[in-house]
Amino acid sequence: MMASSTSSSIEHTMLAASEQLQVPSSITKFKIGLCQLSVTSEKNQNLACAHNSIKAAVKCGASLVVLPEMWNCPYSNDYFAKFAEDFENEDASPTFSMLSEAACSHGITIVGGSVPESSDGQLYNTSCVFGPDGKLKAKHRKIHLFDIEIPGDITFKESDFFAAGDKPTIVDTDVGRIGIGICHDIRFPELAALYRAKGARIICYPGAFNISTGELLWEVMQRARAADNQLFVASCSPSRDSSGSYAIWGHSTLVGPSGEIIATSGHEETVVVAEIDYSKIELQRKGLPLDKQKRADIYLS
Ligand SMILES: O=C(O)CCC(=O)C(=O)O
Repeated sequence: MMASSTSSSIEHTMLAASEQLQVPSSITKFKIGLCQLSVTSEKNQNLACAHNSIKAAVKCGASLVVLPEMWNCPYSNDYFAKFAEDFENEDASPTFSMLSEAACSHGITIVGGSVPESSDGQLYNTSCVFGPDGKLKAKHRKIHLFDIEIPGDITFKESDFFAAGDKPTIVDTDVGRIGIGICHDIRFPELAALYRAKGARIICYPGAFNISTGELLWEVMQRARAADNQLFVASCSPSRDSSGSYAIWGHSTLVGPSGEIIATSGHEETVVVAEIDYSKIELQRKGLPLDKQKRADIYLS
């Protein structure tokens, strides 16, 4: 299984050079807002809180806003099915309507974190991306579900509730080409390499790492994905709720193309706003041309 997914991502990576030349890069600098939201068991309250937080990010100048993984619903099996919405039926989806309306009224791009989606009798952990006209631009279903069993530490089986997505998601937006991954998707460097090969300048990872693996790895993996691929990585998490069954790490972060942390947070509810300057990508890639230095002949054949 692993071998075949690795070899297909290598094929994609080999396409890189020609595809990157076609990437439009009209915008060079803008602000991103990461809304680290407090999530409750009241969906309407979560929607209102997200909307307020988007407004706060816009007030600070953000033209791209990212929400957390599972922001309209507690991260618990008791809620996923009850809170799930069918995005094909937009009018019956309050989450879809709020995000679309917020994107349109503020004229921004929104990477709408993730929420439970119901479709054809299955549940997915899904992120929707909206453009400044309020239209849905892309939908990413979490590809790598978080199944973990470390005795005495953490046991969680996301595949008991959700079906996995089967496609990478790269979307052209007003603020450039974005690759989307959800939380555990960040552990798979092949996905990030594929996004770079296809010309992404930012990878957005809505996530809800737990305190157990989060403290050890959340920052490390964001910095690694950014440095390996010489692009921006933006993550957004819910804030920690000490009374909830799943203790969330938080720490929504923006990392730049040399692996540097540009902005980050603690675990409390907050909005992180920071500048993305795409010229840093060109500078880094020119000074350290990893794509040219890569010895594909040795390890990719
Ligand atoms: O990969 C990890 O350690 C955490 C992933 C996770 O929390 C998730 O995918 O929801």
